[in-house]
Amino acid sequence: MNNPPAIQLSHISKVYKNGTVALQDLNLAIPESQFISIVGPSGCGKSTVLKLIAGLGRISSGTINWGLPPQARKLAFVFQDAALMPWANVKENVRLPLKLAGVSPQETNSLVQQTLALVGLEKCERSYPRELSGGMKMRVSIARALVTQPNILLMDEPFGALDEITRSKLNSDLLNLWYQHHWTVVFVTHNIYEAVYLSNRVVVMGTNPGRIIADIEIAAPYPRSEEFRTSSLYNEYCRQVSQSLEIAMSYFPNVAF
Ligand SMILES: Nc1ncnc2c1ncn2[C@@H]1O[C@H](COP(=O)(O)OP(=O)(O)OP(=O)(O)O)[C@@H](O)[C@H]1O
Repeated sequence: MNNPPAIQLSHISKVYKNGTVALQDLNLAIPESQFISIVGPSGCGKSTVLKLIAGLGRISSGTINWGLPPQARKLAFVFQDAALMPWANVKENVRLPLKLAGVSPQETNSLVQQTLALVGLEKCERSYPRELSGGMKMRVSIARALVTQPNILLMDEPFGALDEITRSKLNSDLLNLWYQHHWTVVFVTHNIYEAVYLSNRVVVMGTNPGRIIADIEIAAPYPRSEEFRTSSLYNEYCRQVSQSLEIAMSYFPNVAF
């Protein structure tokens, strides 16, 4: 994909106040409309990368350059924990970012309806979080991010707590949505199979300090069908990512993945 960079991280280092060097001299160019996944052992700095892109925390050194000017840049963040307001129904949960941004009630209503339909929750708008399955809660969380009409979506292990069947369904649905909207997506996961299925590129990070060990292009066409998941090409990419992860882990054999 030859799109211009949406996000360009150059020589990024991050040292936390307690002296932990989370990232060292990290360089990563993320083209517009690309779906990139970051995998790596626990503690290698994956979330730190996302947070720095989101502007949550100071960069110790290096720069982030953007393809779009600040007024055109719309970022949304999805976390592993759906973090819904338990006292509010689905519609109210999804509406929250628009309410906070002062969007008019009329515009809010139509955006919320459209977004709920996008994630397949139009029939659940009056349900409360306690009445929803884990997968449905995550759909609400994704809807709450999408309702702001972002062009950059940052996702930190969004499906990590879900069972395999739900995860696989959400993977397919997310991919279909991305294929229609072409957001730039930066997706953190521990799951190699998920990363290969979804991504244009899988970036493998190593730890102590966090840095990029491999950057693997997944040169398989979209839309990606279920058949792709059982193809030899898919298996070959999973093998490549797994091998790079083994290299990342071999530096520190006691680090968990
Ligand atoms: N606020 C903080 N203060 C100090 N150290 C931190 C802070 N946040 C993260 N770290 C440290 O920075 C390093 C990178 O953390 P980060 O959460 O980015 O890793 P990760 O790859 O996302 O981990 P995991 O896969 O377990 O979620 C770790 O050593 C972590 O302990």
